[in-house]
Amino acid sequence: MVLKVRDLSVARGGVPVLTGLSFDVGAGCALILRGPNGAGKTTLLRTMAGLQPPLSGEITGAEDKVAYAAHSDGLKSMLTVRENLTFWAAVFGQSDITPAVTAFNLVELQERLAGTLSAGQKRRLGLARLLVTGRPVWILDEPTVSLDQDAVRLFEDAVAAHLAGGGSVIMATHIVPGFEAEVLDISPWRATAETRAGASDEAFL
Ligand SMILES: Nc1ncnc2c1ncn2[C@@H]1O[C@H](COP(=O)(O)OP(=O)(O)OP(=O)(O)O)[C@@H](O)[C@H]1O
Repeated sequence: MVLKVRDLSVARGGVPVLTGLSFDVGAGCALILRGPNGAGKTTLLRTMAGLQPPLSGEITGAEDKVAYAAHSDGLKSMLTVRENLTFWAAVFGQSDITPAVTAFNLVELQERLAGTLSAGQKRRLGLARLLVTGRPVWILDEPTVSLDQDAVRLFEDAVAAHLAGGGSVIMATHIVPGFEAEVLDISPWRATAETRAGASDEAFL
């Protein structure tokens, strides 16, 4: 399985952010996106996850294969940790949440309402959700934000296991990860237009 991005241009609020970007990510491979704040990493990841259409260009190999974890954890705050994972497992046609609970050290938090978790605990739950999707391509936006050192290690172990199983990971991060990864600095593909004047394509900011 190879994820291919060809001559891709992406926009936020109708304003081009990146233009003409091409790269591949193979099975068992991780790609780290780098670039300064506002360079377009989130926009690129959202486009690859199918949350917004590209301006132009092509993404192949992502169809029905992507699990996305972003800044907003998208957790159901009135469901427990166990119920959240069970819900997401069912959405993706899976049933066993135990590996996800164990991998992110959520055993003792299983019956807690997600809304009552700390920021780092919420992030662990959001990342555990990746494991119950059964999807091979993980697209991750700053996955280690709010995680303590132990939790970062749990995350790195989960990624290493995912890669060893033939999965792929594309992630934006400002840290140096503890697993092997290619690095792509997207700065050279930044669009020049800076005329956004308050434009946005978000329904809720
Ligand atoms: N909802 C939005 N509507 C309009 N413009 C946006 C929106 N979100 C981000 N932008 C703008 O789009 C550009 C790319 O933002 P993006 O979030 O993709 O960058 P990033 O590389 O992920 O940044 P960071 O490292 O700060 O997370 C920036 O100029 C940003 O201000």
